[in-house]
Amino acid sequence: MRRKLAAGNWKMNGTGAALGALEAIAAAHPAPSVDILICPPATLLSRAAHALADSAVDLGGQDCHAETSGAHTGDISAAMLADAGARAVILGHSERRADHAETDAQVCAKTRAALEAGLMAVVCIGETLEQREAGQTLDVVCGQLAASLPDGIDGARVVVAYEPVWAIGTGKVPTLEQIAEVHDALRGQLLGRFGAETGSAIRLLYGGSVKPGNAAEIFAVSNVDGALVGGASLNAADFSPIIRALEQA
Ligand SMILES: O=C[C@H](O)COP(=O)(O)O
Repeated sequence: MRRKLAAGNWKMNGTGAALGALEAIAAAHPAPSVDILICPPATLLSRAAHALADSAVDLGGQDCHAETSGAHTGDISAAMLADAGARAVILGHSERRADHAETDAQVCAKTRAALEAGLMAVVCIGETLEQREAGQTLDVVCGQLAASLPDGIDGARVVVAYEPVWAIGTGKVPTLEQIAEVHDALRGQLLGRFGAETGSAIRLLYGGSVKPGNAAEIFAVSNVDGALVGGASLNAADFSPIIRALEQA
């Protein structure tokens, strides 16, 4: 049985003053029945880990380098994230694929590095609006999934986040049928490639304009094991109701 996961991606938001929001989220959920993961900027990880040491909230990074160390100015290795207190890392987010031209092969290498460092990998995939309108959604996301995940993975430490690019930060959300179509296809592909045990252990998150007002209906969709939340994860007033909706799903 997959444990549900409410994950927050703070993107490039938050300085030390934002630690209060993290503490408020943790305080509101002392014993959650779902997993809670928040991925603040890397600059906050150590302080956040200290502040949330006794809480049920796990911390994650938003990217890592595929190498363990070396001459890669500005980059952060998976082991460094773990050392700073991260338990997970988001990889292949569409903003990194767009802003840094990250390819599926690079995401795959990063995923391998994250798993080797003991982190949980949250691997993001999703189609653009043009691809959806051209009827290419399943081809695109299944292709990204195939090329972004390495072989031989531990399904319990891999999460896949389906995030339609056109739904991120826009207030637009696919229909529940569209979400179900993609998630069912992803589950089928995971089962086919990795077998029943691993393929059914990998959690599938939906991401893209998840808010308190739409979370419950999204969490009722087949093969949706939680959400990767951007803007609404930045404060307890928005993220707590989403966590509670997931607990009740
Ligand atoms: O990683 C999170 C997603 O990009 C969703 O962001 P959003 O909830 O602000 O639309």
